Amino acid sequence: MLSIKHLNKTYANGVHATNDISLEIPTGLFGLLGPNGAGKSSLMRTIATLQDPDSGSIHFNGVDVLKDKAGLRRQLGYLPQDFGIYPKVSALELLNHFAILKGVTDRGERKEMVEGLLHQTNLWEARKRGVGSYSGGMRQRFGIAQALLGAPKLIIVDEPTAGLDPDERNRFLNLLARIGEQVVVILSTHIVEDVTDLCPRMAMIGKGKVLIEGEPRTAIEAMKHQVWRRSVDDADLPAYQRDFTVLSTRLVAGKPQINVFASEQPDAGFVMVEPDLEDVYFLQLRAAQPAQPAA
Ligand SMILES: Nc1ncnc2c1ncn2[C@@H]1O[C@H](COP(=O)(O)OP(=O)(O)OP(=O)(O)O)[C@@H](O)[C@H]1O
Repeated sequence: MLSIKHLNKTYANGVHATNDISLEIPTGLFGLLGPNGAGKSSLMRTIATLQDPDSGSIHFNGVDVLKDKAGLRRQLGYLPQDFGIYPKVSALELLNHFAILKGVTDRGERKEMVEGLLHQTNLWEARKRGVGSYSGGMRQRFGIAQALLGAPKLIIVDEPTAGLDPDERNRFLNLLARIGEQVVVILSTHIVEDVTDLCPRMAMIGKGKVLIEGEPRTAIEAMKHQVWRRSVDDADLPAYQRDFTVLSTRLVAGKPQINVFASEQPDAGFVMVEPDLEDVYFLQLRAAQPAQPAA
């Protein structure tokens, strides 16, 4: 269990990147969802002991993370947002090298570990190719392989699916879900489906604050019977946006289709729809916005 309490960090430019964040994160895949700039990377870097908070505490499996950074690092696997090492060296050699850096000195143990990870991440066939020649998805899988060296108990992956095609994204997420059966995996993402499809628990963050935490299912359930949908004319869209809580607008066959949050049918043109996690996400983000001044 990872326990984060009242974490605060204000950068020198005045941005309050983590604003009293408290989270309890159990074993399994935990989705940390938020838009760009919400503070996800700041939080990930703080948990990974790469930057200090101004205040607050983090405990993992009995380790006081901010006091005993080495104690956490021994149990940590981290895939940062920009994992910028793509040399000509083969995946096999590079992984072997990282394993030595992680302190796996026994040759036989290292061989078994490296080969096992190459199989697990489906890179065995490509193990002798330079990592620089890999596709985006293969690079991310390599990134996970290096994060898994030394059998970490806490794995942090920061926006790993951005830029992957649907096939690679699925493959990557399935890999994470399997890993998450035994250890704590924190998946930071701005892609709602990443969380919907796989994470038993999640938190949404916006402007450095936790907006909601828990099971995606429960959050979706709480919006039941309150999400309404209709097509509108372009010209009428501003009025709907003014008069209703419009969660999202998408073009369907060239015409805007809106999802509105309301306890009763807003007008006769609306039909009730089953809410999904995207509706939860947009409602939370809206609630986090400062009130718009009346026009
Ligand atoms: N080292 C820094 N110095 C000053 N401001 C920073 C620093 N790092 C991040 N910020 C600011 O803190 C806020 C949170 O950034 P952070 O990178 O943690 O968000 P994020 O949710 O990970 O977004 P992204 O996906 O865009 O990285 C942003 O306003 C960002 O500009």
